[in-house]
This record gives sequence, C-alpha cells and structure tokens, in this order.
Amino acid sequence: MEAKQLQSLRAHSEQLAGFIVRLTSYYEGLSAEIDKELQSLRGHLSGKIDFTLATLSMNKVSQLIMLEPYSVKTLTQAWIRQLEEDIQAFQRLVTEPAARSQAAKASSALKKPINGISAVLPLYQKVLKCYQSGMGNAEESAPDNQPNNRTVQLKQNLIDELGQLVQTYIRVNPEDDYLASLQERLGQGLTEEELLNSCLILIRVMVQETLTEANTAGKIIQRLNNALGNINGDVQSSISKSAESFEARQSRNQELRNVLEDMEDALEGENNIDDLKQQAQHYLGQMANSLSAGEEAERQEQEGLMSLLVSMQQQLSSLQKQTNSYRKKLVEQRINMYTDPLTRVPNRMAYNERASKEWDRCQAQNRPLSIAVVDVDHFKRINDKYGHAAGDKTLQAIARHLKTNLTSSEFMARWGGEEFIILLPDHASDKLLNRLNELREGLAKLPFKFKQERLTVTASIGGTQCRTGEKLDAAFERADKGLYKAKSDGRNQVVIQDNE
Ligand SMILES: Nc1nc2c(ncn2[C@@H]2O[C@H](COP(=O)(O)OP(=O)(O)OP(=O)(O)O)[C@@H](O)[C@H]2O)c(=O)[nH]1
Repeated sequence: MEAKQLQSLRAHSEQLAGFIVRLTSYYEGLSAEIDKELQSLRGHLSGKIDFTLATLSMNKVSQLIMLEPYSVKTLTQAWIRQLEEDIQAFQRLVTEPAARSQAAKASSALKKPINGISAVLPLYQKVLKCYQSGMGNAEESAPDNQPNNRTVQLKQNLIDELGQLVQTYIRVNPEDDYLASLQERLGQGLTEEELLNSCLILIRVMVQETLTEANTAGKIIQRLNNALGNINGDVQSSISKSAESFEARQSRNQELRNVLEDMEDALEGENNIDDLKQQAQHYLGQMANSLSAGEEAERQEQEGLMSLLVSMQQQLSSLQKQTNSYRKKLVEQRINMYTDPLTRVPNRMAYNERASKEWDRCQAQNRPLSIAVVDVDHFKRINDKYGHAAGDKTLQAIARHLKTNLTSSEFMARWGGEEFIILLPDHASDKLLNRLNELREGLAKLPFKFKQERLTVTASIGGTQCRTGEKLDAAFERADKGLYKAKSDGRNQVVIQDNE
C-alpha cells in the first residue's frame, strides 16, 4: 500500500473512531452494563486506537443492546403516554378555562408524531408551565406580589362555593344572624384571611347542624320507642285483665250451676207447695244476685277496656303524627340534598345518581345516551357589570328555561358555577346536534334587562354520545372538550365531540 493511501486510511479510521466515541456518549444511560462496555469501547478507540479490542467490545455492546427491552423510541412513547395521562388528570382537576385550554393544547401536541427524543423536552416544559399556571404557582413570579388572574379566579370560585353553602344553611336557619352577615360580606368580597375564617366557621356550623340533626333523630326515635313501650304495656295489661275476667266469669257460672244443683236437690224431696215456692224464691234470689254481680263485673270490664282502647288510640295517633312529621323532614332533607339552592334544579350529586342509573338502563336496553355540558358565555362580564345578584338571577332564569324546555326523558342539573349538564337518552349524534341547538337558540332569546339595559345571554354547548362499555366520566370529558372547542371557535354554538 502506498504511503498516501495508508495516510488516508488512517485518517478515515480516526474519523470513524471519533464518530463511534461521540455516538456512544449519546446512548449512555440505557443500562449500567451497556454503559460499562461503552466506556471500554471508548477507551479502545481513543488515544492509541486498538481495533482488535474495539471489535470485541463492539460485539459485546451489540449483544447487550439486542437484549435490552427499551429503545429510545419505546422510552419516548412511554413518556408521552405518561404525559398524556398527567395532562388528562390535570384537566379534570382544574376548572379554569385558560389553564384547561393550555392543557388541551399540550394534549393535542402530544397527538402529533414525535420525531425524536429532544422533541419531548419542550413538551415537558409546556406541561410544567401549564401545571404552574393551573395550580397558581405562577403567583410567586407575579410582580410586586400582586395576585395573578389564576389566584383571583380560585378565590372567586371559593367565594361562589361558599355562597352556595351559606344559602343552603340560611334556608335551614333563617334566624341565624351570622350566616346572614356572612352572605352579605361574601357579596362584597373578602380578604384571604376572612375567606379562610369564613370557611372554618361554616364547617363548624355544618358539624353542629349534623350533630343537632343526629340528636333530633335520636330523640324522635326515643319518643317512638317510649310510645311503643306504653302501647305494649297497655296491650299486656288488657290481656291479663281479660284472663282475670274470664276466670271471674267462669267462677260466676260455676256459682250459678251450684245454685241450680242445690235448687234441684231441695225441690226434689219437697211436696208442700208453699215450701216449694219459698225454696224456689230463695234460690232464684241467689241466682239474680249472682247474675247482677256478673253484669256489674262485665260493665266494669267493658269500661276498663274502652278507656284502654281510647288511650291506645291516642298514643297511636300521636305516634303517627310524629312519624309523619319526621318522614316529611326526611323527604325535605333528601330534596335539599339533591337540589341546587340558587337555581332549585338538581345538583351535581343528583346528576351523578341519575346518570349512573340512566347509563345502566341504556346499556341493558342497548339504547343511546348522550351528555351535554352547557356553559354561559362571558358570564363574568354580567357579574362585573351588573353585580353578583344580577348574575344569580341570570343563572336562575337559564336553569328555569332549560328545565321547562326539556322532555320528560331528559334530565338537567347545575354542574357548578355557570355550567349545567344535560342527559339526553335516545338521541343519535345528528339528532343530538339539532336538539342542543334548539336549547341554545331558546336560551339566546331569553329577555334579560339589567339597569334598564336589554341583554342577550348566550351559551356554548359541548355534547357527545356515550359509547358501549366506556365509563361515564370518559363521555363527560369528551363533552367537555366539545364545550371548549365551542368556546374557542367563538361561543354561542354547539360542538358534538364524537371522533376521539
Ligand atoms: N353571580 C354568580 N356568579 C357565579 C356563580 N358561580 C360562579 N360565578 C361566576 O361565574 C364566572 C365565570 O367566569 P369564567 O369562568 O371566567 O367564564 P365566563 O366569564 O363565562 O367566560 P367563558 O366561559 O369563557 O365564556 C366567575 O366570575 C364566577 O365568579 C354564582 O353562583 N353566582
């Protein structure tokens, strides 16, 4: 080989060795065994290159790589799967639209093909940012310690939730001054400390209420028990009295029988008519006495029995009154438990119960079931411009409108805030779109007037049909995605989300 050729071969070998060395450091970290072998491979290829040892080392590395279950591709896929799960969990946790739409964007970015390991890192950064804005960590970086939008939003949500709770308790305790003043202060806004204190006080009220309720229930049961015990005592005494009077009647009958026998014996040997008459009168007198004593005993017995019956009847009717009022109270409590205090439509708990029943029924009968999430557009502006009370009235009118315009098989509930949820059995996707548009258009026609200003209130709706075998939560999330699409596409529209 010529010197020139030899020189070029050496230069190529060195280039190749350098490349392999760089490549090995890139793949470092797959497993400890591979790392060790890569290190010795790098040793053979750096400095004075030893291709014989390097070839042995390369064979070893390649065997180890073949045994390794993880490739960069599978690792990347696993990370993306994990990321996707995290984002979905995050979306479920956070209700704030900005954070949710950020999460939705990150989630859809994951759906696009990922071209390399480095492409995952910016996604992680996006998701982290999303978490920070969602969980309010961004607050720390807010200038001059000013609360950021997210914090303000969280606080407002808390005030709204608290407002709803207070409203529930005011209905139960209309005389409670503290609750009334708390409701007033909630309307005016609270500092963080006041808010925290109010939450604590309300928790105390709830605990107290529960204890009182348990106490009342205990007292009522005790009273019922006492009344039943009295009735049982009366019944027992009436049974023993009956037994006593049965014995007394038997002994009176025996007495009569004895008198008759005596009379028979006395009359048998008697021939004188006057004596006979006298004897008969004597015995008849005895019998008459015995009979009137019996009558008197029976009269007393009847009287005793009657007063016993009257007292039992009184006790039974008071018992009935107590159970009726208790039953009414229980029914009222049950209704309150399932009713949203502001709008008087079913609440989230009622929805959960109804939804799972509807879902079981529809699956058993192989019939479709759809879910729709309705969210009032720019509702915050109504609160900000016309006040919280106007916002409340708007929600009440919207709830009333939805409720009265549903068919008997459809069901609606207030999900929370300015969001409502509707269950619609028997609607295929195309019909669902028409049906929801009907409701949306009806809402937009509601005549609102605040501060002499006529106002049109619209809502965005996301809907979907539940799929056989899926969990209702999954269908809800799909409908929710439809809602966010409807919002981001311009609001006042319905989006049926069936293609995921
Ligand atoms: N008056 C009143 N306001 C409520 C109630 N519950 C929630 N809110 C308010 O509803 C507002 C919801 O605002 P956002 O979530 O920003 O939504 P939005 O203004 O409707 O905007 P988009 O949904 O994006 O169209 C917040 O200001 C809450 O304070 C309530 O029971 N009564």
